[in-house]
Amino acid sequence: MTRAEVARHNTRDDCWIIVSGKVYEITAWAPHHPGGAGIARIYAGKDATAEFGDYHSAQAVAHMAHFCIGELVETSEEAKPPA
Ligand code: HEM
Repeated sequence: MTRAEVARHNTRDDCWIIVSGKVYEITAWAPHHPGGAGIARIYAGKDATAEFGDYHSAQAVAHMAHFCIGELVETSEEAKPPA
């Protein structure tokens, strides 16, 4: 999946996030997030790698594996600055 594809899942009812090159579908679980339900609103469709790394335990990382739906593919098209 590409960043553009993930970016389409950017609502509370359809929420994907990217952390460290992997894509997570957290729609159903986001309201139960110990760090707050707000993550769905703030990070839906986005890359939260930097923020995620600041807070989480090994246990949180293990839990997260349940939500992984695929790997991010970086395309050269998206790496280019917008025309
Ligand atoms: C699938 C993704 C995520 C999972 C499975 C997850 C899981 C967890 C868990 C289990 C905790 C409790 C503390 C711990 O065990 O480390 C936690 C805390 C926290 N999470 Fe997440 N998290 C996810 C994504 C995010 C994202 C994207 C952010 C964005 C900033 C975030 C921000 C926080 C914060 C701020 C806390 C600390 C809350 C506190 O100490 O009161 N989390 N998360």
